[in-house]
Amino acid sequence: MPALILASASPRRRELLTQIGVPFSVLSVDIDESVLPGEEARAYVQRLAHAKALAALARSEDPKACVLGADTTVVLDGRILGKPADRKQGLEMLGALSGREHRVLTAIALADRARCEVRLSESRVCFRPVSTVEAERYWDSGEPADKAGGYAIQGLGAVFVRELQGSYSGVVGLPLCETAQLLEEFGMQCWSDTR
Ligand SMILES: Cc1cn([C@H]2C[C@H](O)[C@@H](COP(=O)(O)OP(=O)(O)OP(=O)(O)O)O2)c(=O)[nH]c1=O
Repeated sequence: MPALILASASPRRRELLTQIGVPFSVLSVDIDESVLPGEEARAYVQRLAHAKALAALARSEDPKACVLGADTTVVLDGRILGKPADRKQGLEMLGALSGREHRVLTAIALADRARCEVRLSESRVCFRPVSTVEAERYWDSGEPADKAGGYAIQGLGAVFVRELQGSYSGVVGLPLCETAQLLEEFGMQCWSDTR
């Protein structure tokens, strides 16, 4: 079986990949996450997942390495909401998401020396109205700062989520159904080593 490397600094992604019982190591990479002029959200997350996987593959010395990269973004009215830069932006994001439906896109890319395959998971999340006071209290919890769209469905932010259509693990940062399928395509089986 090829050695799987997760190209991510995200503890959420580590936990999710651990959940499906595949052995892996971690090699985080720092890439430029700027949106290109006129770039559409789906193209953006797929490009970044691809870039993360290839950057880690280039750093790995294992010729048989298989690298998994992922990127998550929140999309509201076609607008890409990444991680909030500061409190002001975090509160603006929550205000914009309040009482409305948005999309969460997570792209995954799996690459070895011969090929790179990308998959996209798209979910719809509906927020109940969030008051300014609640948004401020939520920001002060520290949770939103490093999350796309400024919230975490797996944390305190769950109280805002009225409805989810799609992949819960995808919203958290790593869509496990698509990930497992892609791993199988590359000859890796989930939970094969856990019995
Ligand atoms: C919407 C949402 C996002 N997020 C997180 C997932 C991602 O970690 C983060 C989006 O940022 P990303 O740039 O996708 O990932 P990252 O910088 O955290 O990690 P790396 O690039 O090293 O893999 O937002 C949640 O944890 N919960 C949520 O509900």
